[in-house]
Amino acid sequence: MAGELSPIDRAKFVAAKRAADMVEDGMRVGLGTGSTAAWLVRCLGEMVQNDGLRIKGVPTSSRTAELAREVGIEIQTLDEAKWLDLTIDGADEFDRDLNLIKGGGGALLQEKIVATASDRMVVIADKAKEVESLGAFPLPVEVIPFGWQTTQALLEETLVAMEVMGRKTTLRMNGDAALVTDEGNHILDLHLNRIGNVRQMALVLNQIPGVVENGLFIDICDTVVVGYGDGKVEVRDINEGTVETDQLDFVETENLFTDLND
Ligand SMILES: O=C(CO)[C@H](O)[C@H](O)COP(=O)(O)O
Repeated sequence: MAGELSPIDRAKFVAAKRAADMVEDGMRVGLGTGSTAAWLVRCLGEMVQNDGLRIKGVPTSSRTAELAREVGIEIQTLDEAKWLDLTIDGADEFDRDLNLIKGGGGALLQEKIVATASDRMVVIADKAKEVESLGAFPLPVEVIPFGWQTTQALLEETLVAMEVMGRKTTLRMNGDAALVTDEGNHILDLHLNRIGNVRQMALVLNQIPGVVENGLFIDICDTVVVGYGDGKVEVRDINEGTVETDQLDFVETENLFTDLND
């Protein structure tokens, strides 16, 4: 079975596995969206089933809610939980200040609300997501469907005024139709190449009528667990830098991965 696990899957999995160990009995946990977060949900499900872990999970998308139910995690809405101990989620890019681009999976709005309502946000990511400067990954912006083309034109004008390198924006599609998020909105992807002043960009984008939220997570993430293809994990903390480097047992990890994958 060992040959079936690609380095990128192993990197995502070991990051998720290490972050799952940060979850304590009785916690209210925000559950992220995406392929890395799906591994986290499976790991937590295994801990609930086999180790008696009791948690309440607040999913950040309908996809995650479905998976959480499937693996036996008790779920709550954010309004039921009100405040969370911890949110664990993936990211599309992270920089040295642990600022992020998120929304590649189309769930940025709920992800940002849930992460902001948590004592701590932990991001799980493979090493390839680490960048010097945010922006090579297209920045997702969630917009309401009403007048979305006008919102797109305003966004493009704003990018010209801000003198960013890339100014192309594209409507995210789902097959032949515009993608519709869990909140009934569309997503415009901004192909910026490099963002520069990420704080300013995050604030300015949200001033445009029709924009609901953007995928820049600034000063929200506390910790990133970085997974490597050889099973190594690094835990980086916003205040203390790299606080841990560990090598997850290869065979044990591989076995658990294939068990969870069944
Ligand atoms: O922001 C997200 C979803 O909206 C995801 O966390 C992000 O796209 C990373 O996904 P993956 O773990 O599949 O690489």
